[in-house]
Amino acid sequence: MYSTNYHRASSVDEAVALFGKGSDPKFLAGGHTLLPVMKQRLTAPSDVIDIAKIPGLIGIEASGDSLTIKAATTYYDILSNADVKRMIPAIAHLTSVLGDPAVRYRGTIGGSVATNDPAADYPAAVLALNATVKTNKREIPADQFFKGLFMTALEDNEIITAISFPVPEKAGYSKMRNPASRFALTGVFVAKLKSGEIRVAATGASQNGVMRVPVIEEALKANWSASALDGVKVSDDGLIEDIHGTSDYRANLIKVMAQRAVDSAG
Ligand SMILES: Cc1cc2nc3c(=O)[nH]c(=O)nc-3n(C[C@H](O)[C@H](O)[C@H](O)COP(=O)(O)OP(=O)(O)OC[C@H]3O[C@@H](n4cnc5c(N)ncnc54)[C@H](O)[C@@H]3O)c2cc1C
Repeated sequence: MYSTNYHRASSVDEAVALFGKGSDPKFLAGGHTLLPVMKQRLTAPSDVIDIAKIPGLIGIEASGDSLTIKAATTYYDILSNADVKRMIPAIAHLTSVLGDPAVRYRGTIGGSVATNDPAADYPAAVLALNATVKTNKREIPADQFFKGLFMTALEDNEIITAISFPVPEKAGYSKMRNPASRFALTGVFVAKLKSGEIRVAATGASQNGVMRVPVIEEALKANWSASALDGVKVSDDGLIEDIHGTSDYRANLIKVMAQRAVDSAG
């Protein structure tokens, strides 16, 4: 039997101070990963510090060529935001196919990115769009943030405060979802940045979590079209093999999802 102390923080500074006092503390946002994990007794924090209502962590700011989504903004609020739909419609679409209504009402972008579940949707958008993860300590480029299964560059007592996305020239997302959990069996986010760089990220496919797909990037660089990927073969090396699908199946899904994502991006 164990007990956990609950604290609600009203600012990032207060959250950091409360975290510093706990023996094995955890931040709590939407609770859609942390609470199931606690219920399964896979973690038993001494303290949970609720950051979901901190005003400075909620909201979406559009400025020039970037869209900044604060960390405790829920999926529902992202999905309902006119700037998101106008500036990066692929993020609105990604959010619309994430989980179910209960997950979308409570889950937050910061919680998703901090968790870095290997089948989560947002890490693919963050990596493909070359977004910047902002924390109470620093700014971390996407390429340096995701470190492997459920692993990120976040340090102890470091809170994601916002994710800043550059507005791309084109972007699209397509996923084959697990019909029970809605997590990605494989999801692919394709982006053509305003610099001309093509970046493609796949989730749900690799044993190491979200990954770039250079063979698809190269083909799209030569010709941004779904048909340019017809003859492309994605290697199944390092891809997940489980009861839901073989690694070979996932390699094919990466190509097919990338083709659908390019079609949706226009
Ligand atoms: C039934 C179900 C279906 C789901 N389907 C999908 C799906 O299709 N696609 C998908 O991507 N996800 C899916 N999820 C996961 C969901 O997106 C979670 O909401 C998300 O993984 C965690 O976000 P949260 O706000 O709930 O975080 P919490 O559960 O509150 O926290 C998760 C972890 O992140 C840490 N954390 C939270 N916020 C921050 C922050 N700002 N800074 C630093 N650390 C932080 C916490 O300390 C904790 O360790 C599903 C979940 C459920 C229960």
